[in-house]
Amino acid sequence: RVLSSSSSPTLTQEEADGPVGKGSSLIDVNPPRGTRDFPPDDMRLRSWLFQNFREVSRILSFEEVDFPVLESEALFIRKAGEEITQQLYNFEDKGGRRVVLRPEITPSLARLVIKQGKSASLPLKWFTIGQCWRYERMTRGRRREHYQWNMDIFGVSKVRAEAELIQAVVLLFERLGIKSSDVGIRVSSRKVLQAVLQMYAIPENLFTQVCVIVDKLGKITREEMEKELVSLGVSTKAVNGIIEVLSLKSLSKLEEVLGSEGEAVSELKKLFSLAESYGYADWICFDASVVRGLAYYTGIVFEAFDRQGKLRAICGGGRYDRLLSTFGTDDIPACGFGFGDAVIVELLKEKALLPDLSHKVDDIVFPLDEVLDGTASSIASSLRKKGRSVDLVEDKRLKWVFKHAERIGASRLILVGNSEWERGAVRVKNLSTREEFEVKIDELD
Ligand SMILES: CC(=O)Nc1cnc2ccccc2c1
Repeated sequence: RVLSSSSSPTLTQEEADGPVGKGSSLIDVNPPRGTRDFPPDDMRLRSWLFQNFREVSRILSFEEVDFPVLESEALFIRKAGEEITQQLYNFEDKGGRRVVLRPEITPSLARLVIKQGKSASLPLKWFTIGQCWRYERMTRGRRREHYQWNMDIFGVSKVRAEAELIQAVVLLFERLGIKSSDVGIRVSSRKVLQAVLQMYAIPENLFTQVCVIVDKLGKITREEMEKELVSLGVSTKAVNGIIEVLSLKSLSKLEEVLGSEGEAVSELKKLFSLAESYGYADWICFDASVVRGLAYYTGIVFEAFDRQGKLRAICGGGRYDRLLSTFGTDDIPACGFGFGDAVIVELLKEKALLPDLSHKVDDIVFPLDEVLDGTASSIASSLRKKGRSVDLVEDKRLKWVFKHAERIGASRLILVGNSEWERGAVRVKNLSTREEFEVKIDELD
């Protein structure tokens, strides 16, 4: 509730200013536009989701890395017209440096790989979970931050790497109770588009910009797309050819158009055959319209989608073999994906798969008489030293303590009373079985 300091006709100035002494006007207690707080309930859900991200990363034998949320702006300056670079949360710091709140994680990963140079023995399999930012005019009221789980492999040029990443995504979905009937993973390759551009003799240097435009397929009209491509110098004939090939959803049809010799077809066929061996073939489908909107992808690209088509992409990724050379060093083959914390939660809600994550505590320790507050403290600390979570309560009526035990999901209530303590014991109430018994203090575990 934010008290307006502006005076209003019906209120006196004093009333309008609100209570004096309690802070004459309350600051805005909401977080900055487009950002979220995580109160306990929301934080428990986020921690549960992130714990699953971490478990899958461990199972795939990836190592955790981390980076500053603040990065040099130079890392994200790209000329391909991507939305992500048009919404940089950028500013000049007090040292006159151009910096950003990072909009994505991949460039930081590449920076660290370069920094580590020869000391990073390839292949590298790294993961991180981090907050990413965008500065969007709040016209659309969309969020300006989200958390992303990123998994990336450096130093593997064969599609084995993409197959590993897709298994990670599938394992995550399965852990959350999502089935291949709920979610699919569209797979394609930018080499498909590259081959089509060659067929129409479109100069190589337009490739990245064409990809960024074509990624908008389904978000902008065909006329708008045609206009943007023609303004790049792509002929109408070529535009039609591009759209025709990108609407293919069968790998054999693609093979009819492109032939079997090119890398586009051979890599995709290899990936689909590996998918059978991994046992996740029913999760993936070829869909030539998948190009993803990031400029640096060069090969296989993929994105997970809800088969009901209600939500935006759940996660996405692909191969980016030429990113390091844009930072001025030798290329290292790489591929990875980003998995945001927002759409997946919407999907879990849709599928009624959100877990019950209430606060849980092992014991409440409560002295029935304030002279026992020291005793209660020593009982609480010996239980805590054994690793039990203990809520030490005092100055409350017993009635309140029982309600509180309910609220925080305590398993046991340990009442420290004078008569029991004289016998070196306490009263223990098991809050799930309602049983109550007296326990010698040195037998309390
Ligand atoms: C659904 C959602 O929160 N999307 C989102 C929110 N914040 C971002 C911030 C940076 C880049 C992408 C972002 C994407």
